[in-house]
Amino acid sequence: METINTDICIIGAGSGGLSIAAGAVQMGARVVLIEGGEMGGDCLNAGCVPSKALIAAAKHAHAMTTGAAFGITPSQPQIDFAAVKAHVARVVEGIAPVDSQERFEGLGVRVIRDWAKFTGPDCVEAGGYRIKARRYVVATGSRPFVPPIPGIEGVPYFTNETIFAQTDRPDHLIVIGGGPIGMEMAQAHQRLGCRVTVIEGAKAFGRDDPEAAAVVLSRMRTEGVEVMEDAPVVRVGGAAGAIEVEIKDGRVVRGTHLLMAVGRKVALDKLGLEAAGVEFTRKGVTVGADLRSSNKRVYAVGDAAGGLQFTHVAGYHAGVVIRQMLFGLPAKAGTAHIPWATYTDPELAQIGPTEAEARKLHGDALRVVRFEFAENDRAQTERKTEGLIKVMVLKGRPIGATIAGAQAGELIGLWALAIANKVKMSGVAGTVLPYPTLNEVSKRAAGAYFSPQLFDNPMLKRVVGLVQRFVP
Ligand SMILES: Cc1cc2nc3c(=O)[nH]c(=O)nc-3n(C[C@H](O)[C@H](O)[C@H](O)COP(=O)(O)OP(=O)(O)OC[C@H]3O[C@@H](n4cnc5c(N)ncnc54)[C@H](O)[C@@H]3O)c2cc1C
Ligand SMILES: NC(=O)c1ccc[n+]([C@@H]2O[C@H](COP(=O)([O-])OP(=O)(O)OC[C@H]3O[C@@H](n4cnc5c(N)ncnc54)[C@H](O)[C@@H]3O)[C@@H](O)[C@H]2O)c1
Repeated sequence: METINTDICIIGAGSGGLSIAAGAVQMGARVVLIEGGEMGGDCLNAGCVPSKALIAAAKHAHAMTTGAAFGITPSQPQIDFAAVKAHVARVVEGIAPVDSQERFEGLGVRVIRDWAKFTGPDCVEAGGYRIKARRYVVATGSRPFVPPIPGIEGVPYFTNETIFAQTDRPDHLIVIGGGPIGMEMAQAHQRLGCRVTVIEGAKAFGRDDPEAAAVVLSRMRTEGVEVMEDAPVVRVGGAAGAIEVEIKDGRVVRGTHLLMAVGRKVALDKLGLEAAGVEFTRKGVTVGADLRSSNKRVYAVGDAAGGLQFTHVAGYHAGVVIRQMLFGLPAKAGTAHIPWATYTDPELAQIGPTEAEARKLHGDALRVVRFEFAENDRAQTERKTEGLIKVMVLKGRPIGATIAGAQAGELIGLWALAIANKVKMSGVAGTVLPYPTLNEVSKRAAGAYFSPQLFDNPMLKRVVGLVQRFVP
């Protein structure tokens, strides 16, 4: 077996692994990148990219049915489901060259296409090679978790790995799980002409602020998505085209197709982590804030590191690891400044603690300011008035923000900048934004922080009155 000696060996060519490989090789390190599946990982092939492309198609269909308020006669869209899926595949193909083996080899990375396995604390084997590296990175991501619900083994079901290849329109899609995957897919399929029932064991959008989640839930229900909450599934039965899902309280939901969206499991099986002396749990590789494992040669990033599971987090981890591996500088990954968004319509976005979490942490020291989309002029012109922003403020600085509304995923960027750079509320309130933009909801929320001091302040009123007597 040939031995490759290298500086950095990365296992997994998804969002995290690719970012480290591109950065490290271009800064002069020797890099081996090992990928057992598709280059680009989950985000490109079965996650963010295909889901957002499907959502975009669904938005077009929805717009055709909702023009009446603008004076545009609604029309029933003719949806060619196979053509929609072809659009999704073309979008993936369009981005794929950026993540491709050819591009990375062009940058100087040695790419091995095989499933990798540690055979010792400083040795990985893949593709008939033994790779000896100064540092290793586990960037193996996660896979759909399918719990052992009685009957599941006898019933056909989709996961995020298979649903984008389905070219026939499901008549009635049952989605088990009301997290981001389930809810994004549910609304997109409803808008593309399917009947959809979501069955959620606890609360839909359970990790988000309940008031913000209610805005999105209300819209989805109005559009016709049936969302059943507090409805744990206890049994699945039936056959292709006639699926039966039984809920704990005895109700049975019948549909034609089933999507399992009940969470993820990290992809650490058969990786030989025991041989490498790398500790791990069901949640992921056990790492410190520096993303280093119990074997100091081995780092873990992205979904495999067991924290927030987002592409931008994997990219952020890449920077933290590169700083340490390439320059020997200390670096730590935090979470307080990490935003996330769910791309339903309206969108749902969060950074930092929710209102309830922040109140628990900071009690009376916390102030929460809010502003409604209905009071924003651009939201009025677009007829996108559902939603709100809430900002959690401690000693004049924002520590969290929640947005439910049109383009919430874009709007949260301002708060990500503010929180990451410790900008005060006065900095946000004093920023001049173009009118009319949705982003003015953020400025108005920041303004609301100062309104009591400015507008309900008798002392200030007296001072202004006095000054008026003397100002020429
Ligand atoms: C439907 C869906 C929608 C999503 N939408 C969003 C979104 O809109 N925004 C967002 O930020 N996040 C989204 N995510 C989450 C996002 O896709 C992940 O957080 C991200 O892909 C994690 O990147 P990663 O590098 O950790 O892992 P991955 O992208 O999963 O890459 C890991 C790679 O490692 C490979 N691998 C695994 N084991 C081995 C091994 N032993 N040897 C060699 N290779 C191996 C895998 O084949 C894979 O290619 C979504 C996820 C899903 C499922
Ligand atoms: N827009 C985005 O950024 C985006 C989109 C999709 C996914 N993701 C990432 O992928 C991760 C996984 O998403 P997900 O939606 O699969 O998982 P999730 O863990 O967020 O949600 C799964 C849901 O399934 C429910 N559930 C579990 N068992 C059940 C049962 N027996 N019956 C009924 N309901 C049950 C849970 O209560 C939970 O609400 C997300 O946390 C996120 O990190 C991100």
